[in-house]
Amino acid sequence: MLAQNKNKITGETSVIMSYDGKLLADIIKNVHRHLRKELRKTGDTNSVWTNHCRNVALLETYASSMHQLASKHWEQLRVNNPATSRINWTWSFLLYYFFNGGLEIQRQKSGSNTDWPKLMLKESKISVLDVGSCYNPFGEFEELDVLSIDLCPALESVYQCDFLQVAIGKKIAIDGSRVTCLATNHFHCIVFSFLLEYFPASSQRWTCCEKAQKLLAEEGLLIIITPDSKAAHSNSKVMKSWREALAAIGLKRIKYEKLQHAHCMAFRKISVHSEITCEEREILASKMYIPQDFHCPSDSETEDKDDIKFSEAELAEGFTHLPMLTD
Ligand SMILES: C[S@@+](CC[C@H](N)C(=O)[O-])C[C@H]1O[C@@H](n2cnc3c(N)ncnc32)[C@H](O)[C@@H]1O
Repeated sequence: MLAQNKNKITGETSVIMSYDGKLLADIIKNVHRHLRKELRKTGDTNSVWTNHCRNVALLETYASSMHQLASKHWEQLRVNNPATSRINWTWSFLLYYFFNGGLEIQRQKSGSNTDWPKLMLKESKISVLDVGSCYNPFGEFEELDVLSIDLCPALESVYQCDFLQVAIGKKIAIDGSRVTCLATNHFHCIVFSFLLEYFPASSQRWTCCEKAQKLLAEEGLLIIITPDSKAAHSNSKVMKSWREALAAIGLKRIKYEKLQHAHCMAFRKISVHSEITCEEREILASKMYIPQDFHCPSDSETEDKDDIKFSEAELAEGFTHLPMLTD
């Protein structure tokens, strides 16, 4: 499946992805590309998204490709090198924050006299909403009580739900395999792992963040993981822009770490923010940009030609050379 290739000079091991792996990665890349192209063509975010959601065959192919890529090509590498894993990073930060003093440190740091309500953990589990879960990667952790949702789940343990469209109310509502309503101020943690880059428009990324803010319990965490194989500073403007936007709705960034192939961030819900105006919303939404928003279509067409080789770590958390932050 994976061919190892050791560089004689640097000693670094790289892996040449099998034809099978390359095909799976291409399927994922092409879906993202297609969405961006459609948006450029029409400029109509809603109709592009509606058409996309109707294309069930495409969504199912994406789901199964993503699942296979993760379980066949990345899993063994995550086990070999846990430090590169976005999944492990999220899990260990949640344990630190909720069980090992992180939350108390943040309360002290906030320096205010606010009497923060104590987060009550249900049966000592952290309630997590994993948005865009695909194959339920957090389901394995016993400390987490995970509700996994996806536009098109790859596994039965993941509920079908379009996070952009789902209603928000007082109680979670589930209809068979679909989540139809999510509850405000409910979750200790919401995870967007490799989710935001899927959307072709920054307004959609912003809608997700605003929804997360409403669904989180006070002092809860929004975890955002975004792929990037470059050095931390190379996309620091993007990360700063996201930080500023989220701070404006009471989501304060308390942790940032650059893993080899991803930016990992934790935002703490510090307040129930007041409503924002339409103008403010537009400005804040534009801050949720990603570099691909500004690429012209021809950039991504040339991208494929040189993406056959992957380093082992790249495959482990594998969106390097996929068109997320790199095309
Ligand atoms: C790149 S995969 C990431 C999977 C997983 N979170 C991970 O870290 O490996 C992005 C996932 O987001 C899902 N997704 C995209 N838009 C969504 C939406 N509006 N609501 C729920 N899930 C969505 C896709 O179906 C896809 O499974």
